[in-house]
Amino acid sequence: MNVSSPDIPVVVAIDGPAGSGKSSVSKEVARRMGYGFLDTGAAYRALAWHVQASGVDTDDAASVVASLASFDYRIGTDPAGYAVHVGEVDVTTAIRDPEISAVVSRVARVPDVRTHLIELFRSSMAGEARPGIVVEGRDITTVVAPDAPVRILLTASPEVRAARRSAELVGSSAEHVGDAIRKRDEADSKVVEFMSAAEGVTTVDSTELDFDQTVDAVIGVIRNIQPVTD
Ligand SMILES: Nc1ncnc2c1ncn2[C@@H]1O[C@H](COP(=O)(O)OP(=O)(O)OP(=O)(O)O)[C@@H](O)[C@H]1O
Ligand SMILES: Nc1ccn([C@@H]2O[C@H](COP(=O)(O)O)[C@@H](O)[C@H]2O)c(=O)n1
Repeated sequence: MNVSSPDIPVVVAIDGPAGSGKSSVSKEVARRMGYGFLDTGAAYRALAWHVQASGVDTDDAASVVASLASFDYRIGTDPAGYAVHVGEVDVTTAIRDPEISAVVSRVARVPDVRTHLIELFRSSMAGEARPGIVVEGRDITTVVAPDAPVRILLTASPEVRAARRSAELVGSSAEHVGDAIRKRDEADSKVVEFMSAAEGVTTVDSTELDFDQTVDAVIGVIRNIQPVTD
């Protein structure tokens, strides 16, 4: 049993820069703990996809905001059944395309977009039926869920992040990927702070850790703050 109220899911908030392992580590932590998993970056990516698919310029903030009216976004919180839909289209793979990564910061910097999506995130968190939910992004520890009992900044060195990401992408050098990651972090940092831990946020640096060690480190932080009592 968890020490917090059984009716309110425990929120584990995880932020970090691009490629720091937020999605993969959070999903595995959620799976092992029997918690839900919410990837908030997927919403910004799906909106960027929707904006482009609608023929709207991602730099045109007013048109991006207008396109929220037709943004029929769905994502579940089952870590074993991760899928992202816009209307009837399964965009799970399409939103990971480097072309979307290159433009997503343009829609994410629009204040009305953030307000709209943060409402969606909070409603998903409140509706979670499992005993907890791992929510990952850039502003979860500071804006979306600043009162979460567990708040973690997941980091790794820029070189390690670039190497891990380029290993996933066929035909992309670590140098090219590193450059794209750096540009995205630079753009995103103008809107939200995620390069250093806010007060009360625990840093987990995975630079010297493999995937399982990182998952264990995150679960260790959760257990330390939310001890299992039976
Ligand atoms: N500690 C680790 N050791 C080795 N590989 C890792 C580790 N953590 C994550 N990875 C790998 O690094 C890659 C990037 O991880 P992931 O996509 O989860 O990062 P992210 O922070 O969600 O990225 P983005 O912000 O770009 O969406 C994946 O291939 C993942 O399996
Ligand atoms: N809480 C968040 C999460 C994401 N973003 C923006 O979305 C982009 C994609 O996020 P990934 O986690 O999938 O890399 C990210 O580059 C940000 O522009 C955000 O603003 N806030």
